Amino acid sequence: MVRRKNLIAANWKMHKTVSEAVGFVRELQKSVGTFDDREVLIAPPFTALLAVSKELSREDFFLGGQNCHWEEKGAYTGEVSVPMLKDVGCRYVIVGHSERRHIFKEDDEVINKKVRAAVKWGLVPILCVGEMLEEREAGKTFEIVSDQLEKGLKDVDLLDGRSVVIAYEPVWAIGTGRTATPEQAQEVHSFIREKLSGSYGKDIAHSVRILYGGSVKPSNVDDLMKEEDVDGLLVGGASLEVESFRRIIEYQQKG
Ligand SMILES: O=C(CO)COP(=O)(O)O
Repeated sequence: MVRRKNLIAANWKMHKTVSEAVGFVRELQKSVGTFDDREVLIAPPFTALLAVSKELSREDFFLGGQNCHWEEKGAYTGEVSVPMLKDVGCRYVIVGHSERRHIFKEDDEVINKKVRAAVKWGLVPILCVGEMLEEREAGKTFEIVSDQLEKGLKDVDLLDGRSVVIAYEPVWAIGTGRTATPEQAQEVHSFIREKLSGSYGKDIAHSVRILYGGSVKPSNVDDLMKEEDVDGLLVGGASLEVESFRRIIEYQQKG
């Protein structure tokens, strides 16, 4: 069984120029303490990937793409492939973010192709799942999450549990300031782990990291990270300022 290392990820979405991104990473690497139980991921826009990659000097800091195409290359105007992301130094790629699902109409089939492409060419996909507010209110959270998980991971080899990361991002908590309570996050995270356990066995399920995303801030990070099955965070807005992201990375340890 592989011991899980927590992952604190910055999803910058469509923010930061190259110089802003480089300046941020330079300052962050200097100001954040080193912890042997956690890793940091920066997912800048494509335009800043190479520059950020060159700036990253710490062994506990990693680079990720925010999206990818499922083919290796070809006539796909505007798209970027997994091998291209690897080429600039990425280790991770975010797949199936709710903004991709809703604004860009990505369905589970496309998301699954991206997850499989990432694993095939050696990136770790961060598969995002999560229910909308109406679905939560209708008592359908588990059903939705279960369905997205099953379809997103179809025919994916989880190896020892380190080849994928799952991010639970309730849509109603993204960019709204309304965070899931630690109990709500834990309830869904443990459901996800149970489900993985049923499909892949206990050891693998125990090794998969399950991140929480949705209005994570310095003020709620410690309580979220105390939960048993919360193995890290996917942070949007609060990852755009060095000081708030530093505080989030330096969350208080469990126990
Ligand atoms: O979508 C998110 C991370 O992927 C969450 O965004 P916010 O942290 O801005 O709510």
